[in-house]
Amino acid sequence: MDRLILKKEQAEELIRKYGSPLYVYEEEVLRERCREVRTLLALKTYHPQYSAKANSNIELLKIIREEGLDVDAMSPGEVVQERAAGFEADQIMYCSGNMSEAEMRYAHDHAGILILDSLSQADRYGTLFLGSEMGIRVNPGIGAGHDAKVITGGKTKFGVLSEDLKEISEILQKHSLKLIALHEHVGSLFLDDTVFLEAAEILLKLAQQFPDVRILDFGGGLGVPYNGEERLDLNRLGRRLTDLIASSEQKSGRTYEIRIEPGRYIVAESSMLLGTVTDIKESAGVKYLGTDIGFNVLLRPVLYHAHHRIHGYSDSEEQETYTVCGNLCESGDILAEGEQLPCMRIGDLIGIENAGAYGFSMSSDYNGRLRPAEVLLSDGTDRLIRKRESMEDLVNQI
Ligand SMILES: Cc1ncc(COP(=O)(O)O)c(C=O)c1O
Ligand SMILES: N[C@@H](CCCC[NH3+])C(=O)O
Repeated sequence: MDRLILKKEQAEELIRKYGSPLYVYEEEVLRERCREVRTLLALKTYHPQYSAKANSNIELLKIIREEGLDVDAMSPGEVVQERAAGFEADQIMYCSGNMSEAEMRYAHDHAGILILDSLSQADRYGTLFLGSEMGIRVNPGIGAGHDAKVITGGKTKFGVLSEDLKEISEILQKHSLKLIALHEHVGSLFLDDTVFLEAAEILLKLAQQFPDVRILDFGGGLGVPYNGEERLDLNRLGRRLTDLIASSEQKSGRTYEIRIEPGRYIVAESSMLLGTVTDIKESAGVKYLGTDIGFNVLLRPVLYHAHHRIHGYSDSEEQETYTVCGNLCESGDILAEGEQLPCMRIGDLIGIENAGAYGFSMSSDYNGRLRPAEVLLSDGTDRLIRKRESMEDLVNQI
């Protein structure tokens, strides 16, 4: 199964049972994506990890762990979720930015290797943990991604540019730190691997300047098609990356533990988000399909103008063009404009494809709208993997 597509009867049954809106995940798709990433490189030293920022539901994390992937973490909160899913500290690579001293201490005590995002962080880390091993996030100067907001290489707040990395030697010496890992991440969602591979080459070259480096992490960003684009060619990516690594290792006589950290690729396609049509109206020539999916439930369309395919679960044979919107107090609360759907009635359901990555994980209770529930489908059975937020949750402030 390429991605989860629910049939009308299935969607209606799930909404009857669990309420609306609802994130629904399919275990088979999730496991399949994990296996693809697990076998991307045929190197003994290959060590893929899942980037839990895409979705940190603990039941999904357990499946990902069973499939043999490690994880990265971006905050103490993610470490707690990952530990709850059974990951050991040394299976968690901690990679964040703008860390406070307290956060560094937390990561040092509860996670595996820590990737520092600036020279100043490396200096403070050295003061706290003299003689430790650590990694640095390199900004390769080039980036890729589906929107400027998620391109992280180049002129962005992330990492240390190669030319500035020279200064690290003094910091390493001052605190007897051992730089064992170089990390990079060009950005999120590429379907063409050119920039990712160019950046990998940059990191492989850079590593030669640092004799203690034994881990190279090329980051995530592996994309999935949202609107019928051609799939990322994983076999080609695997082959080309393997060639780059082999040629660098041959030249330098050094071997590295190789890591990547995809998030979206693993979870996006395993999920559909279901919602309900709550109103329909025409205003100034526009037909608005009002739903209970505000941007507190799915933020990506509003934040990045991202388009997710929408299914209208209707019995009508007729088509209509809608602006599909949510129930929040902002004019920008729009899921899609000019969307061709079968004629919908109030109470009909809609289903949004590829909702598994950066869907629930970016949700909120803005306007007092509750975060949705999450359900997992496994071998034809369904089970709740996160209960819907409640009114009690909204008022329990202290
Ligand atoms: C440092 C880092 N690693 C990994 C990821 C995962 O990216 P993606 O979900 O596109 O694979 C991100 C998010 O863009 C990130 O910031
Ligand atoms: N949240 C982004 C991608 C990840 C950004 C994290 N570096 C999206 O939905 O596309």
